[in-house]
Amino acid sequence: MAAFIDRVVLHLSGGTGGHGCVSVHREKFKPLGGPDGGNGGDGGAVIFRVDSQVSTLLDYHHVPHRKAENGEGGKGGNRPGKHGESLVLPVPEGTIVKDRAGNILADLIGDGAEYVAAAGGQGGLGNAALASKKRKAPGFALLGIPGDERDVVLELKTVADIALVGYPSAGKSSLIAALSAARPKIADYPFTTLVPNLGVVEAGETRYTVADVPGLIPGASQGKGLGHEFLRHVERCAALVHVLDCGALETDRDPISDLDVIEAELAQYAVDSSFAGADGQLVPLNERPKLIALNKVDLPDGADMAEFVRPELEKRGYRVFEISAVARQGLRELSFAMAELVAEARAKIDAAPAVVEAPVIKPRAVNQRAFTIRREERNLEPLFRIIGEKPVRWVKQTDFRNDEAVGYLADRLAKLGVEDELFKVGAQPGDAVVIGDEDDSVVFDWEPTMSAGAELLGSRRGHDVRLEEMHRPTRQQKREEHQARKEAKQAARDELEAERRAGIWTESANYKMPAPEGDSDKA
Ligand SMILES: Nc1nc2c(ncn2[C@@H]2O[C@H](COP(=O)(O)OP(=O)(O)OP(=O)(O)O)[C@@H](O)[C@H]2O)c(=O)[nH]1
Ligand SMILES: [Mg+2]
Repeated sequence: MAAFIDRVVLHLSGGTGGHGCVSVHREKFKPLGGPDGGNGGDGGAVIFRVDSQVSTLLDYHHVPHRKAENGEGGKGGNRPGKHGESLVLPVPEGTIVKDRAGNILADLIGDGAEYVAAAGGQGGLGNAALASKKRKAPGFALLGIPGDERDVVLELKTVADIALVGYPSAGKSSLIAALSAARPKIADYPFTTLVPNLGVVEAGETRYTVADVPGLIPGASQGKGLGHEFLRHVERCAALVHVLDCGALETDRDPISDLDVIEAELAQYAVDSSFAGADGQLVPLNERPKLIALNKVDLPDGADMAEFVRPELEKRGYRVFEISAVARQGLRELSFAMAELVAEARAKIDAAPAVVEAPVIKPRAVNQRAFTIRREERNLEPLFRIIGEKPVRWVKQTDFRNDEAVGYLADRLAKLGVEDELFKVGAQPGDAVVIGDEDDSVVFDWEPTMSAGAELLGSRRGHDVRLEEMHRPTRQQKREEHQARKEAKQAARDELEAERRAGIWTESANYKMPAPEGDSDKA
């Protein structure tokens, strides 16, 4: 019994990260106060969260595109941009999240269970954060990167094949007790049942589940009685059996008017929750397959009443069964008719042959290897494709209109060992190098001096001309500069070592330092 009663395809996007800011501190008498551009805020994530107040995926049929808030850009004066709010999408218990290929990403069980379906993009660093001894006043900042774009499929399992619906005390709990091994509470006062009871019934070859739900009264669709509670449970059952009380003592009640009341509530609920269900297979409540059980025919008045109303009900197109839950009359015929109803309903809701295993939440793989290089061919020319989480992210963070930013990218790639690895796999100067797997990936004409890209770009980066001394550097200054370079290198080495220790790196080839003094700061 893994038939899905509702299915919707959603298009999700995490918020884009805010751009880092380029700014230089200004103050009277202190014209060169240093970089003070703040970092951009991270984009918000799109998160599914189980909410016991929610029972359907209807909202998602209405609005299938969902995007979390973007991060704000950084500002001057070292003010960071605000992070984008995450978008929390409430889903019913038992929602299964799949990718388009049908792989299960998460099986959401338990109130409050969460799954991050689309992560937000990282905010870009501002120029203050990018400053270092070697790059005192960066004239660039990193761009915020777009959040994950992801299509997911949400599927909602049925709670039972058939729901027993009817007025309080009509005998729904008595019936499920008579049909199955379920032993619900039975009593002669209304609203005995407060939470649904489930039972498994076997009729010949067919096995199906039945839900005994709380009683329904007029106004339930507006929330009267246990109204919405009741309808929420029915919503997740594929077919219905009306249990009509033929022994009701109230003078204003009879099986036909009871049926009218309940049908009206079901129809009203269907209207209130109508949707454009092109994608989903959710059948409105009042259109689900159903049949009628006239209960309590063991009572003399009950048998008379059943006989009296049967023709009218049949005229309306229902299959009608006279039963007694207490005296166990007519149960066999009813259970076989219910099996046929289940077969009909299962066909209607497109019984997906999905077998759902234990709850799984699959986190995405983190960066097992810094990068790999793939040799390909394009127009008979060799092309080297660099695949790796970091290089791809770094490209997205780069403002290609800014030479300094491009130089910074080249430095980062060299530091990661991309340069060395390209040599190893036989790349020649002038070969095309592509970073990333997408069609719109950036293509470089590779120059082995890429790590010293500043020369190619014609300017020394990391250098604010306003800070430049007018005279030639003294020996003392040269010594200081040399010391600063040494420190910067050591810092970079430490950073790499720390990352390697943290287990982010596995390939020993990939954390080689760039060639000594191949450094961009070398004038
Ligand atoms: N005589 C007779 N009494 C029945 C029959 N079925 C149920 N009853 C009685 O009707 C009363 C209500 O039965 P329940 O099974 O609790 O009714 P329900 O529809 O589950 O009621 P709620 O949970 O309050 O909605 C109990 O006193 C039962 O013993 C029947 O076939 N014949
Ligand atoms: Mg009951």
